[in-house]
Amino acid sequence: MGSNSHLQTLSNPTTLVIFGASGNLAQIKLFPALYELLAYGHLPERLSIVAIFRQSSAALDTVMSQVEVTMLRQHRECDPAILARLKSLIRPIIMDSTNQEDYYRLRDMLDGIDHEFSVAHQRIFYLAIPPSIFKPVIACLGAAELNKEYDGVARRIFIEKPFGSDLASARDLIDSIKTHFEEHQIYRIDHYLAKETVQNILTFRFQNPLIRSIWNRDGIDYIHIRALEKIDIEGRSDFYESLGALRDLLQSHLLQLMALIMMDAPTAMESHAIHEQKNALLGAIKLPTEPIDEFANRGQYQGYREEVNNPESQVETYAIVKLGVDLPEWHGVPVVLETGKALDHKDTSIEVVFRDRHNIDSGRNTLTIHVQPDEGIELQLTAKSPGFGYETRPVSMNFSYNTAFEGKNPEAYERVLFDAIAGDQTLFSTSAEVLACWEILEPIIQTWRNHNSIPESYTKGSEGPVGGIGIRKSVTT
Ligand SMILES: NC(=O)C1=CN([C@@H]2O[C@H](COP(=O)(O)OP(=O)(O)OC[C@H]3O[C@@H](n4cnc5c(N)ncnc54)[C@H](OP(=O)(O)O)[C@@H]3O)[C@@H](O)[C@H]2O)C=CC1
Ligand SMILES: O=C1O[C@H](COP(=O)(O)O)[C@@H](O)[C@H](O)[C@H]1O
Repeated sequence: MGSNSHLQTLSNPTTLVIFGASGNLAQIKLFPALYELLAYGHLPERLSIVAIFRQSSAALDTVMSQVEVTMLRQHRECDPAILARLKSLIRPIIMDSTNQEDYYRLRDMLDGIDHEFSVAHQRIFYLAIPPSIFKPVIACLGAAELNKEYDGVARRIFIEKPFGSDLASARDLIDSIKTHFEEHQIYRIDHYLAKETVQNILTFRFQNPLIRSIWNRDGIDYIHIRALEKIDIEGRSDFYESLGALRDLLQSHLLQLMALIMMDAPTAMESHAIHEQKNALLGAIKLPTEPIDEFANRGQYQGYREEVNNPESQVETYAIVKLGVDLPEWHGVPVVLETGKALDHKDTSIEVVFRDRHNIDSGRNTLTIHVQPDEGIELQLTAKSPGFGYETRPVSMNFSYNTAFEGKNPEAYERVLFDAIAGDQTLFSTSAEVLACWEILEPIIQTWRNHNSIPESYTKGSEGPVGGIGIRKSVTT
């Protein structure tokens, strides 16, 4: 994690190949991120973006107008001149990503770009496509020798989550990628790791002596990590029907946050050392020994079945799991992971509730890392209310990114793409981490699958199913 690396301009001539350029991710995250990187001068001078479409090349115009709409909706500036510059870097190609023959056309196009600039470009293959076609796409890239690195010019493959849909399929995917790409070429994306507030977790924990001294079972009572969304599945029916909330978000993003919050200090703030400690922590996460219903719950918002046109759907749009860590420093500290769609508010945060070791029962001290929105860290303390009496009440001490730092925080996907070009694997998941995450949740996945468990229904815009609220409350008492 190089200091101020985000201020650099990358110089490697690069061709970024986006599979799934017409998809939701490309429109709402990737192209807006490229726009920002371009606007702030962080892209290499020699950059080409190859956008792969299944259908008409007119799709590029549609995507560009969608990017504009998305950015304006997010209250971000969208300068038509920069958008036009971005568009000028994009070369659309229509191909069937599962048809081998089409990859020879793609290869010719990429070679053509190298000839045009008289320099071999590093190539980044970004799979913004449904997980069901990861394997055939990777195999086709391999068969067309688009994986081969010559003269130290990089070939990298970027794979979106979810990486598999259970332990067996994740193993299978890892094995099939390994037959075509080497570990240094593989980047498994977990965009939560690239969020500024998440990157700060290790600094916050290990470079503040006060925090470091209380960050263990003696100081901490319980931890609640949540990614609550107001949005519903936004038309992503096929995608969501094949996964559900546990696999979409909890298996990846939330377990990664848990690892960062509880892992031991790395020997150095560099990729290998950080991954080593994260992996050790993930390996120590254990499910409680109680029946699964007592520590895991799932729900489905009302109207979901109509939306996905499947009256029988048992896919969850909400999931909550209580876990523990089998390490002496964390013994007895429950951790609740919770995520859901169509809830009453958006809140991605990590709440750390401190132990009242002296049983003075004067109110809780809670530290909340606000991942989004309103990025920052808040400490809840007890204070005396001003006046002649001795009443007390909870107050907050706040650190807000908006006021503490000048300039804008790079969005997660800006960081992902920046690191893609720079070739920095720190903020990506390793295969061991991915497998450890699936292994933790496998008993829940099996039970929900084998027992045909029906998700509890909840109203859109509510705080989730009653069973979930019960699990949340079980750690607070
Ligand atoms: N959307 C999001 O917020 C996030 C998504 N992701 C991940 O990104 C990936 C893509 O998600 P998302 O963009 O939402 O999905 P979409 O369904 O919106 O888009 C998928 C893209 O893949 C193309 N595609 C679909 N099926 C095929 C096929 N059989 N052969 C070739 N191309 C195909 C689509 O083309 P066409 O338009 O022609 O159908 C489209 O361009 C997933 O792995 C998802 O988990 C990760 C984080 C956030
Ligand atoms: O990975 C995913 O993340 C988004 C939420 O991302 P955020 O950065 O806005 O928190 C989620 O909506 C989507 O279902 C999931 O695939």
